[in-house]
Amino acid sequence: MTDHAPPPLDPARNALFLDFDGTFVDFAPEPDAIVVRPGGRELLKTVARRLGGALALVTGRRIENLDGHLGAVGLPTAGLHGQQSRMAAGEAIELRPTSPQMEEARRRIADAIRPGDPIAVEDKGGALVLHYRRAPGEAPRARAIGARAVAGLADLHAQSGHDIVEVRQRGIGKAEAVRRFSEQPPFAGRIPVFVGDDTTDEDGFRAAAELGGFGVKIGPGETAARYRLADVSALHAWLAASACG
Ligand SMILES: O=P(O)(O)OC[C@H]1O[C@H](O[C@H]2O[C@H](CO)[C@@H](O)[C@H](O)[C@H]2O)[C@H](O)[C@@H](O)[C@@H]1O
Repeated sequence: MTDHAPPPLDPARNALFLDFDGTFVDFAPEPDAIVVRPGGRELLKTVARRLGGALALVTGRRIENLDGHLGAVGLPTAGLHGQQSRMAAGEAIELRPTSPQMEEARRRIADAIRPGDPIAVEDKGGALVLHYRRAPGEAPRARAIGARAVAGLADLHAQSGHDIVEVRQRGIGKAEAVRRFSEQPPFAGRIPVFVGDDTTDEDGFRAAAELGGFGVKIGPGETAARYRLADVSALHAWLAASACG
């Protein structure tokens, strides 16, 4: 891994896998308070066209939630870190089944976090997120609650991210999402580039490298990505350069 900026995308050869929060949009105090930058939706559509359609969003959000923020962009998307997927706007969303153990984790979290708690709970159905962006001092408690929520539940694990602890299902991740898309047109035969900022994106970086491509990490921190961009603004500038080149 270096701190070098990535080369511009090669429209004839690359496929792009793009994370959302902290990568394409800046963080906000709450999940639905994020703002898509002016021109952001058009930029996505332009880059997707340049790549012959080989641009997928790979996010921890539900696809329905992402659609609410991106409107009619309608790109191929993996949601819930790969538990959901869809190739194009309007197509049915495929959902891999959620372990029944998620219900027990939900009960444990509800026992630990009561209304008014500084830690907020985001229930995404297939995953549960403990948010402490508004109360950074609660990070250790959020990690402890996450660990207790999955204790003894073999199908689940708790993973820390940017001001969150997420209770997720094992065997589902961004690497699988990259591999699945890469088997199908228009992604098949293209060199994958995965761009992301958080712990769950590390799987995506590794999968892209295994398939002959590379990762681009947004922001600081140890990473398996080969390249780095400083922040969301730098990502938008790189996408714009790739779209025009
Ligand atoms: O895979 P991503 O698209 O990066 O999604 C990861 C998580 O993103 C969201 O949380 C993050 O963004 C919030 C809004 O800016 C912020 O408040 C939070 O601190 C961040 O961690 C989303 O709410 C989660 O469900 C996603 O898993």
